[in-house]
Amino acid sequence: MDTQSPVYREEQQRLQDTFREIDRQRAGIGPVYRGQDFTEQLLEEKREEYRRRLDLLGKEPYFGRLDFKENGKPMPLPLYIGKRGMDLQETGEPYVIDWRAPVASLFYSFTGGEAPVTYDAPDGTIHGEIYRKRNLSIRDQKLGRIVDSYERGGDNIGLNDEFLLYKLGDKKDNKLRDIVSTIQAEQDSIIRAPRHKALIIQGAAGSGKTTVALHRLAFLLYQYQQQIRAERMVIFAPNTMFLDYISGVLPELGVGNVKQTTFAEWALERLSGSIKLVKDATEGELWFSLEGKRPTINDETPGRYKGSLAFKALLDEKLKGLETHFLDPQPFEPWTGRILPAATIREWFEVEYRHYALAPRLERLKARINRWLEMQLGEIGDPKIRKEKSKTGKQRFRTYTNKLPKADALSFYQRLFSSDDSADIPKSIVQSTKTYLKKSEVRHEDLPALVWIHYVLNGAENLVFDHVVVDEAQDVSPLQIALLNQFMNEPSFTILGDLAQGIHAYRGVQSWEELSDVFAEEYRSYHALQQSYRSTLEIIEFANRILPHTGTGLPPAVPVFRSGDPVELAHLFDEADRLPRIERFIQDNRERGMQTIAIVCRTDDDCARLADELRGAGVEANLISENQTQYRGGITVVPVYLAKGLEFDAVLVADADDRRYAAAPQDAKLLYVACTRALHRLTLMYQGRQSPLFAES
Ligand SMILES: Nc1ncnc2c1ncn2[C@@H]1O[C@H](COP(=O)(O)OP(=O)(O)OP(=O)(O)O)[C@@H](O)[C@H]1O
Repeated sequence: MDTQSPVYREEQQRLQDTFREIDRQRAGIGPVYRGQDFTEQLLEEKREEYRRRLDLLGKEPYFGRLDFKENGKPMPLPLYIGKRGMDLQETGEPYVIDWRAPVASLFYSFTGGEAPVTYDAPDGTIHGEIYRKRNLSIRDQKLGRIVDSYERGGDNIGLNDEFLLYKLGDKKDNKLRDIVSTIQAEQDSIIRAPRHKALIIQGAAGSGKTTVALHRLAFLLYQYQQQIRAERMVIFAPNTMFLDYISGVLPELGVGNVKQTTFAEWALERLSGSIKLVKDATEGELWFSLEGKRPTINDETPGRYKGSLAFKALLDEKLKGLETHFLDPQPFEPWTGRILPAATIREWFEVEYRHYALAPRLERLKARINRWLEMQLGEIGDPKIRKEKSKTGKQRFRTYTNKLPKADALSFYQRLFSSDDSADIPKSIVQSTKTYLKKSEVRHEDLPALVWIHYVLNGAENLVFDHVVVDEAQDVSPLQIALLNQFMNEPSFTILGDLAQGIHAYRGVQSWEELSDVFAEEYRSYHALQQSYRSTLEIIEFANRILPHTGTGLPPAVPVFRSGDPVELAHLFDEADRLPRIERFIQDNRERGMQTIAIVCRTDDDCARLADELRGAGVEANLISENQTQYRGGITVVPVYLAKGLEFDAVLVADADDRRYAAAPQDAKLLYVACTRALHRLTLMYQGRQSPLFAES
């Protein structure tokens, strides 16, 4: 924009005034307090938070302006909207409005036209009209682009698009970013949805699911300041590398202390270190390898069965039975002639301690028997005899308590798979599970059940979530969600996923309906996000060709009108051309300014080989493997199943042939994930016959 134009000059002036106000307020806070006075220390914490808010404002005070005329007021007022709010020090009037404030919702929900608009304020509904919607970009404290997407009475073609496209055209580094300046209306309605619901969101690849969930957390913390605490919110994501990738968004939004974890990590914390989790060596081989026939997924697939609500019902039934027949006590005889009758032991256990869950009840019982023993010893006057009886009594106490049934999750689970109880479980699952449980090993697929059992045996922990986000939820089982729901007073969930990317369908859900029995109807709401923001029009249209092969019946993703290069198909006739072709792809994209470039292979082995070859040719690439905790950006070689959730400026799908991506739903999901990782450029390379999954119909 012309820096001499009146609009630019007006905004420049406003920006300078804002910086002056920020400086004034910062100066008013005074120096950091380093003394010992407790009250001053508490006040200093508040001041520090204020300083941090001003620092954030100082970087980019606002990104939008909305001229809004409230009914009954003489003229429209410009509202400047930023990541954090600020009132004028002198008058207390709002000077920058927090994007989460009720009035700011107009900025996002407004889709043009002169019709009256409303928003819900704490004191009731406010009515008015919008006169202008303006996006402003401020970088390094300088005013950049100014885009008016709406002006009352103007011709207003393509509301929002220009600024959004400008943002989407950016190259990406190794971290996901906030989108406060360009949140779209459909995303905004999810972000601002009331808290006591389980929102289940089916969103196309690149529709902003992860981003929206993170913004929703920031919104909930703002909106329900008195009821929700960041430390009681948790995000579940598929792996630590993904957590690292998203770790920048919440701090950018001024949110700290939200727990970010994987389900396995959280489950192991609950089971307090008593469990030996072994990686299922066959999982990768079975589900992602190329050898043999692709396995089919059904209700007897171990992960599907063990994550089902049917399995939960079986566990509940057995756990209930366990309680009724748990203890058949023998009398306790610490030494000959002194007997604690079985009836008393039963009475303690079944009547006195009945309010406790089984495990603490058992502990209480043991302590009670021990106290009884101490009392008996106390009645013996002769110290020599007392010592003697004490020795025998304690010995017999240990033997007695060791014989009591165990009330820990693993023992229960082992019994379930080894006794007649297992008759209700599919035979093939009993066989395989029994074998490793005998060695006291467990697999990922057993964790939800084990935590569930632990929960029932031990009673609720003093741990309650205020809100739970489950990302990539298509790979999460109904039992997992039901379990997390136990840690809440009322359901408050954001559950997001894409069935078309369900590459772990052997342990996840195949339809969102599977979650219907977890939440009562009034507590769940279903949302679909179809617009995809990540990739160019060409890439989305190409990926949409793969979609029908996933067998999910999902509608095609809708692109934003951002056109780029055509998707390239590179047919190689000679293996010797492969490496030079990949090197050329990297070189070419670097020259075009792409910052993150990924070569996506089908398997771990394919990746390892390629990374070696590239190294041999002098190209250093980051090879991503399963235990990776960080995503570094730059040039990456990544197996497709680990690329899920990430994005790259340019993607090369190596070996897109008919063997690696055959005509099977699992393969289609993998290829769909691979292609939808690309923002700006996508190439598929193959030797022999190309995969049938992207043939034009
Ligand atoms: N309203 C928006 N404005 C600007 N960028 C957006 C918007 N919504 C999403 N994006 C961008 O689109 C990309 C995809 O977002 P995100 O990773 O959150 O999507 P997703 O639905 O979780 O994707 P996937 O399922 O493919 O992993 C990100 O680069 C994000 O910044």
